[in-house]
Amino acid sequence: MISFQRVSKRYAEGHDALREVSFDIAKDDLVFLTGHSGAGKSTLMRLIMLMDRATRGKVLVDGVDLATVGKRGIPGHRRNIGVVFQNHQLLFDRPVFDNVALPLVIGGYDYREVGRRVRAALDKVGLLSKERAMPLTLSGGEQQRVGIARAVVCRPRILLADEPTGNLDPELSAEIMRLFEDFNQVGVTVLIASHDLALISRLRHRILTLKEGRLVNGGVA
Ligand SMILES: Nc1ncnc2c1ncn2[C@@H]1O[C@H](COP(=O)(O)OP(=O)(O)OP(=O)(O)O)[C@@H](O)[C@H]1O
Repeated sequence: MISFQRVSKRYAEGHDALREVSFDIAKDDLVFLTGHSGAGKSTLMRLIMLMDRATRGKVLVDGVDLATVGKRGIPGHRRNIGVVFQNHQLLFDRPVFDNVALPLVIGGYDYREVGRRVRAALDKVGLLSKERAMPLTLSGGEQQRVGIARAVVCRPRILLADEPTGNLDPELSAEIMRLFEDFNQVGVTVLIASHDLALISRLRHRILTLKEGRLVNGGVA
């Protein structure tokens, strides 16, 4: 589903954020991405989302070489990818429902379909009773689940999460990871960047480790 073939990324001022990175993630995989701060985790995810382009090498998503996707193809590409951030990036002046509905409203869905899909997504993350709540009245773990509901509301085939448990205690972090496992069970490809080695090594999924832009573990030999 996601394939990196000797991918390098050099930023304009000459810093090599990724060096010759190669790996394959299959459709039914849940994979963790780890490494020190600045190792290149966010850069790798940005390339998958086409927020940035590789300097060398090939990135393929669902068989499509992203170098062949032009500017106009980017929104269509991103519709297949749900993204979860550490700091949720919620709209704090809007209730939970509106936050989750946002991608559908932007996508031009009619209001009945929006309602149906938002409730289905909130149900999956266990927040159906909170649709009218304001984000600030929710706990950190609940806010993160709103972020996950928003990421899955368009039914993406790929879910990317950048430090999704960064602000949460161990118990809530484990709960959030279980949610990602649930989505993976129903066929969503999941890639999670995390510093939390203690947590991710317990979960027995493949771990890709970056060190100074190089993949040092979990990739292709
Ligand atoms: N837009 C940019 N322009 C120039 N350099 C960048 C840019 N984005 C990231 N970098 C650099 O590339 C390297 C990799 O950054 P990246 O954010 O991918 O690391 P990371 O592993 O996600 O780190 P963290 O865990 O701290 O988020 C860092 O040295 C960073 O300073």
